[in-house]
Amino acid sequence: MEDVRRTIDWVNGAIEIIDQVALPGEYRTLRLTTVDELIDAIRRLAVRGAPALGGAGALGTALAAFAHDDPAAVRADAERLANARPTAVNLSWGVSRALSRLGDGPDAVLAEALALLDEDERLNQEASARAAELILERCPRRPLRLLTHCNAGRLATVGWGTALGVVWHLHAAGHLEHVLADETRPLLQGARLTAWELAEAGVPYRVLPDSAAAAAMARGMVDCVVVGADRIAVNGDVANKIGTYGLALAAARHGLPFVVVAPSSTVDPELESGESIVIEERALEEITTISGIPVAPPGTKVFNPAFDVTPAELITAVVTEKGPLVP
Ligand SMILES: CSC[C@@H](O)[C@@H](O)C(=O)COP(=O)(O)O
Repeated sequence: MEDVRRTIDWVNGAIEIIDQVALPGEYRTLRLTTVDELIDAIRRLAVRGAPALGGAGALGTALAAFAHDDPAAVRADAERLANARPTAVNLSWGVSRALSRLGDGPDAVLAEALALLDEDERLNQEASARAAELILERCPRRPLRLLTHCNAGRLATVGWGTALGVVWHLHAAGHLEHVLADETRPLLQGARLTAWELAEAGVPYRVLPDSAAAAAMARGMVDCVVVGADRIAVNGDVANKIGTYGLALAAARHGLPFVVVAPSSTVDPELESGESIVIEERALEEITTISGIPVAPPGTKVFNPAFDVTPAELITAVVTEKGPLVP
């Protein structure tokens, strides 16, 4: 790897992130010194992925705690931060966890945020090791061919990754043939970020258009689908990047295991089913233009949800650091 630093961290009194908008063209970090800068970075997806957003929520709350003497002002900043994007539960979870130490002063808020960052890496390693074990049990073929969607790698977490964490474990054990990475329209987290991570790690991969995933399964090119999650309901329904539901339908049609890997902070204990998950809708320009060039007539209306919900019945297992929940 070119650099083993965390996706998001606290460096000399400010937040540093790997700028995910610049990848794969340029590897650079951004230094964020205010909650407004952090909210902007979250909305532009310069920092993204549910577990990384948990880190952002916690560190952003620490920034607010150092910026204001008045606890009400810290809480107001924390609320704006928690609402910067609606779907990944980790963001508001990270904010609440750091805010729970506000009474003990800004240093305590920061200490809680830093503990959350350490835990994130460790729990992702554990969850993905458990998922790798389950996949080895369920899939007889060796070496394995995995298909993944969006980016659930180290860039989507503080460190290590969830679905790509499984890839790191299987690759290290010599059980992996290659990864098929959906490009993940419209913002190409698969082509830009997953492919970049796989290339850095020396894992063989191919990128395919999302629309080719079902055809790859039909041709016998896939042993298992493995993805991350943005919010998991108590009944096992999973919100993840748009296109995940279609992949699960195709996997079911072809009798392939469909495995979701996430730290338990992605489970929303207050959510009985996926029906009430708020799905972020994003700007129409993400669909009507490519790199600023129009690809649809002026005035075109769009449907651009960033996530969908996969019902539990289509999921083989949701695996957290605590083990698989088989719905
Ligand atoms: C380990 S990350 C899992 C999910 O957060 C990931 O698959 C995803 O959907 C991210 O969406 P994004 O819009 O890029 O933040």
